[in-house]
Order: sequence, then C-alpha cells, then structure tokens
Amino acid sequence: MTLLRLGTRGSQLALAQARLVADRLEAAAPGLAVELVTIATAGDRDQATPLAAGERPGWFTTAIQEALQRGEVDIAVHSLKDLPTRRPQGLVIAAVPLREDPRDALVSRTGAPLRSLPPGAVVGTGSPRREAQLRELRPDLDIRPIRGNVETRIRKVREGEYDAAVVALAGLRRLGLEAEAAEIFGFEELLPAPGQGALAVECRADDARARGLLARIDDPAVRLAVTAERSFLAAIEGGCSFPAAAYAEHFGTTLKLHALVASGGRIVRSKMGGPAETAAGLGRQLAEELLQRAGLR
Ligand SMILES: NCc1[nH]cc(CCC(=O)O)c1CC(=O)O
Repeated sequence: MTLLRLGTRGSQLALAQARLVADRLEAAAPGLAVELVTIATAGDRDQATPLAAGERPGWFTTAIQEALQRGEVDIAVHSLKDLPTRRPQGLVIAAVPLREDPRDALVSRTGAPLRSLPPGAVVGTGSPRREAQLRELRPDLDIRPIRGNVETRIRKVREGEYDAAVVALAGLRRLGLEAEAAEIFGFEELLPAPGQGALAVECRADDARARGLLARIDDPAVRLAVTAERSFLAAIEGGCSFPAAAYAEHFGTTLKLHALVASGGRIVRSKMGGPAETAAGLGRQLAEELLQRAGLR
C-alpha cells in the first residue's frame, strides 16, 4: 500500500472535487491510498472582502501550492478557473482529469429565470465577467457583490438578501444541488470563465512518482480545451485588466474557441476554430483580435 497526500481547500465543493480525483487515482493505481489534507487559503480565511475575479490572483490556490512546494502534500487539486495563469516555480499541472458542465446557472428565490425577475431585482455576483454580461441581458438589475461558498450564496438568496445569484453549474452539480438552478445560461448569454468546470491536479516537477500516477488520469481532450481558454486569458491579462470569458468546444479533432472581453460598458465577442493541437496559438490569436477590436491595443 503506498500513500499519496492530496492538498485541498476545506469547502464542501473542494472536498467533493478532491474525492473525485482521489477515487480516480485509486481506481487507476491498485494499492494506492490517497489521503485528503485540508488547507485554508486566503479566500477561506477572509469571507468578507468583496472579491473581484482576477483582482486577487491565487486567493484560493497559493496556500495549497506553498504546502506542495514545502513537501507537506504530494499533489494539489484546484478548480482550474481559480488557478492564476502565472505558473509557480517547480510545480506542474500534471493532470486535467475531468470537466463538469462549464455553464453558469441562476439561482433565484422564486425559481424565476432571469427574464422574469422583477424590474430592479437584486442579483448577487462578485464576478466582473458575470456582471458585464448580466448588464447586457438586463440593464435594470441591481447587481451587488456576494461572497461565500456555493451553499452560502444559495442561503443568501433563500433568506431574501438577494433575489437571485449566478453560480457555476459545476459547483451545483458536484454538491448535488442541481435542482437549485432556475436557469442554465447558454454560451451566447453568459460565457463562462476560462477553465470553468475543469479541475487541475498539480505536483512538484521533480516528483516522478506523482507525475506518473497523475498521467493515468489526465484527459488530453479536456487539457487542450482549457489550454486554449487559458492562453486566451494569459494574453488578455498581458494587455488589459478587463473581464474576459472563454470556452472551447470540441468537434472531433478541432476546437472552436468562443471568447469575449468587456470594456467601458461594451462587450466584444468573437470565435475562432482550428486544429486542437494548436490550442495555445488559437487562444493568443483570438485575444489579439479582441484586444484590437475593443480598442485596447
Ligand atoms: N471562485 C469560485 C469558484 N471556483 C470554482 C467554482 C465552481 C466550480 C468550477 O467552476 O469549476 C466556483 C464557484 C462559482 O463560480 O460559482
């Protein structure tokens, strides 16, 4: 019996995701036992500061990466969309094992979809990406910051602090709360964050044992899709600090990357197709096009 220590946040969603990865690893490597080690991140310690995605890179991941670098755990599981595009020293993303449905969902107090919320309804989201797209769909809404894990946000809606909130469908599904979704948004309405719904498993670059084990649960198709999305994000971050969204769809051996940037109350959208193995280039090219069209280059 050999042991692998897995570092994870302690939220219900993080633990559900960590168990998914642990189960896959144990199934792929008979005789392996995976032990979950919970680690509190800055985002877990501070539940009050309004959180703008992208404003605090590493808020949910850095403490776990540091434990990995110190050798306190052997692997780390993250929601890929929380992982900054800037890579830390000595760590690799050795598996992108599975992706849940990447779409965003609306949770509302009365069960009403977005179009049926009353004028001026209070909608919770701390994400500038979600806010920009919601404003285009419903300019009358009162969009307010919301913090806390998925269950907390649902509770704040139920208790009437908000009429509705937008959350990742992946989070609802993994918590067994899919029935809470009043609406699931199409990509043309609310394009997700790069990497949404996907998991990333990191280990130390020089840990051959962990790399070998993680290679067994890597999904190359998911990896290519999120590579396109993250290379888009990295190129946008180099050019501006505006909200961005991206999702890469698979069609056999080709990828179709949908992306948008929001700037000055305006959303600029585009899409681009290409062979899956050109994923990184596809992301960079689409970022360049959008930055130019948005007048940011
Ligand atoms: N930082 C929040 C966060 N990070 C990952 C998820 C959900 C799972 C995922 O998107 O992969 C969420 C919650 C949400 O966006 O509603």
